[in-house]
Amino acid sequence: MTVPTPAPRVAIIVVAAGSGTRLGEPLPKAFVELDGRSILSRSLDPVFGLADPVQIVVVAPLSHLEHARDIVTQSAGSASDACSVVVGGDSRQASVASGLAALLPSIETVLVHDAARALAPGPLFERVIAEVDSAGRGVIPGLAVSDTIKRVDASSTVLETVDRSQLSAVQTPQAFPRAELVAAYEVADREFTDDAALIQHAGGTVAIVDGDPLAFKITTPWDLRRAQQLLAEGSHSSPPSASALSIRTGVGVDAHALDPAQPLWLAGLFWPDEAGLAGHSDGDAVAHALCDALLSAAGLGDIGGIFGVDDPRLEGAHADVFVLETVRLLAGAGFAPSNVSVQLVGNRPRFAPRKQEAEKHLSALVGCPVSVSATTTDSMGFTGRGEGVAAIATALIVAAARPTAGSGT
Ligand SMILES: Nc1ccn([C@@H]2O[C@H](COP(=O)(O)OP(=O)(O)OP(=O)(O)O)[C@@H](O)[C@H]2O)c(=O)n1
Ligand SMILES: C[C@](O)(CO)[C@H](O)COP(=O)(O)O
Repeated sequence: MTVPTPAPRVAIIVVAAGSGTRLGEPLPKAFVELDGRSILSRSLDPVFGLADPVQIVVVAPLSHLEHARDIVTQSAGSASDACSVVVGGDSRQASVASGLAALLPSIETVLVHDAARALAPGPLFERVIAEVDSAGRGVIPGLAVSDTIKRVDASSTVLETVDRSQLSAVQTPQAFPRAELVAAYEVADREFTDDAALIQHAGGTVAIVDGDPLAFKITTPWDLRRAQQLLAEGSHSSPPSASALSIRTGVGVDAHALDPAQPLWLAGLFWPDEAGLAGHSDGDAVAHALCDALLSAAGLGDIGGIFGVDDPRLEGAHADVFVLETVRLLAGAGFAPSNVSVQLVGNRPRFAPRKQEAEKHLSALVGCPVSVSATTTDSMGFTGRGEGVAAIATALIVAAARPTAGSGT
């Protein structure tokens, strides 16, 4: 039984087609080396590190299209995210438009990010994605302005001091509902320096969320030195969040009523001389809770939704079938189980004598340590009255490792 990986609903357009005139290097800015790797390669680290599947569109100069493809391939590693490289235009705006034309039909939210902001950290991407979803309008990261800002005329005469409490220095990634961004690009009749300005020009509104000092744009040689210094110090990465590390937890609960007419299968083991459990499959509450915990950790739903509750092919099916398919689905979604813990709640069977056997069996199936414990409810409730058993499971899963892009890209 196969369940397709869901199509991504978020796309990230990484614009890298600029020439980098202000940096003054002999090659386009995105391909300039930054501590052993290209600026483009570094800018893709947080993008490929996101927990949820995303479409990634890199916009590159025609002259460096193949080079950009090599970098993207190396950064993607075994990741299943949809990636493409398209040719940019003469302006940043034209390059973003080129990226927009490559979006998959499933995309609802679009992030536009400057490759030149090569040290922008993963949590910043997660923040704008979360905010655009809840706000239902564009969100852009911004930082308070710390300098005093003067308005000047053409002869450099100061006209006034601008109220800096009303100012924000904005960064990327900037995130927008797809339809709104596409519509804004369709009506844009002049060049703007960022995507939020196009939205406003089209009559939309945009909100600011907290930016990150690390998302500064490498524009001048001084910026490049600052980025190199931060990488050398190892201080460019903020403390990783659980999602940046791509660690997820899940919980699963299952219960089955006693059916003395059935054989008992529990924790993947056959229990002779014990009353069995009712259910469409073999009623193995321990294994079913385990599957639910793994599926919920990966955001893949639950055992009922995936396998159905009345599929004739699964009538009396052994728990191993569900466990193995669950692990396969997780792998397809880019996750590997790290550990699972299950607690059986019920009077019978006496679990302790076969605890190790059950743990060995389930650990081998899942491919990680699975611990199983058992408890009673002191005669209370349906489990206490011996009417059935329940099981509660928690699972920890991690995103499958992606190789780090090597040097020279
Ligand atoms: N025709 C362009 C111009 C810019 N960009 C991208 O837009 C981002 C922000 O632009 P900026 O830093 O100003 O880059 P450049 O235009 O390359 O720099 P400069 O103005 O110094 O030439 C960069 O990631 C750049 O690669 C782009 O994709 N296509
Ligand atoms: C989009 C942007 O990075 C937001 O700060 C910026 O406007 C683009 O860079 P440029 O130097 O203004 O072209």
